[in-house]
Amino acid sequence: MGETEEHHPRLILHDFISLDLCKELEFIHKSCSAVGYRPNVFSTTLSHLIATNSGHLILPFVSIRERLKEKAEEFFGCEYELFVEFTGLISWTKGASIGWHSDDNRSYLKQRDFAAVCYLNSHGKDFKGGLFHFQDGEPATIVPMAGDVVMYTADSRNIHSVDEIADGERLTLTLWFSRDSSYDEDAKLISLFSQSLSNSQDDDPVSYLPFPAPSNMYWFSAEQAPSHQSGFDISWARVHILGYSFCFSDDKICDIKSESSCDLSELLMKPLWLARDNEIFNKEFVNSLHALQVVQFYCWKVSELHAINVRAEVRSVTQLLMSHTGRSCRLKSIPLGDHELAKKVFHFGSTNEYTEISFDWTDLYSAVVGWETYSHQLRKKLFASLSYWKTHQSIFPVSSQEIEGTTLL
Ligand SMILES: O=C(O)CCC(=O)C(=O)O
Ligand SMILES: [Fe+2]
Repeated sequence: MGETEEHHPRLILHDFISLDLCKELEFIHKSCSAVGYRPNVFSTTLSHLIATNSGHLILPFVSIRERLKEKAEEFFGCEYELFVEFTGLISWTKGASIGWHSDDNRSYLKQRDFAAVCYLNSHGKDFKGGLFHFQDGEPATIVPMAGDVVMYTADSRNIHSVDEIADGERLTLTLWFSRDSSYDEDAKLISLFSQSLSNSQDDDPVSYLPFPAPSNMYWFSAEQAPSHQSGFDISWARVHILGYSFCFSDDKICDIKSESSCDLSELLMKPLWLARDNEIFNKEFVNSLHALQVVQFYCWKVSELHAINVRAEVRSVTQLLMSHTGRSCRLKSIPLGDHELAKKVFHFGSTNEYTEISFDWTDLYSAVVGWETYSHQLRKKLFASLSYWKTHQSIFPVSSQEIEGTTLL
């Protein structure tokens, strides 16, 4: 071992995660995250995915979690198996930063032995600021680049900090590992699955529709106080900066007694429609998270949407829009928060790849179809994998041959 490895055990891995996986995890975060534990931070934990009926979205994490755990065991020379204590997607927007600290610096964090921070997007391209620094030893600074990973011991040999984000949204997949099996995240997740899926069946066609968590978990406020007037609902803000608005039917709006932020957020649990420039897309979404997942799927898959052959079903664009008479007159677009604040938080510079994407109603229809197929396939795979996970009390990749075998039995 060299000087740094001995005194400051740490490892940098370049291109450890494929760019395709980075994009898929970005899709999951932008369509499922809740407000995080500190100002200007958003997080998507695996238990949050299960609690919002999106547990199938943990499948894209399974192999990378396993690879990272094996790498940590090998590099840090662990004699015994490690357990994943926490897995989450964490994004930081303008103003977020963290000063010098070690990751086990609280009494309730002592079980954390090793950390793995995986960068899912890149400094300069997706955000400004946000450089990572170690207080001592080499490397002193890490410039986050999509696909790279930094691993380090969670103790005081690796005191580190992250510079304030100046613009954009910096996204990581962050894991902590523990030697203590009582902190095993897998057992907790498997038990959550058992509670939440006990009544569902994998052949139910709508079993993958998301259910929002309590609305205060999606309410962003400048001061991070849920009741504060200046703020926004993050699912509304994320579709809003991409040029969409949410429309609700008149009777639902009348049910809302006052326009206070909390009451408005209740609307997001209700059926809604997506609109752009006075045109309303003729599809009812069950709630805001459902619409948000489809919109984010569009952003993720934009270059492949033409290949989803919906042209035969869709004879004209007007068929995809609501007619200006009848029902659409009873739909109203309502802003669910402070437009300026939403722009300040989620907009990167003047342009980025998402605000630049071209828009087409037929592609949005393809995104609805593509998202349903993607969700349905993951849901089927989840049900097949769960029986293995329950037996072993561990979450691991189950091969398609094993899954095929199960269905044949
Ligand atoms: O995101 C990073 O680069 C590190 C974040 C960090 O230090 C932490 O969450 O404890
Ligand atoms: Fe840290």
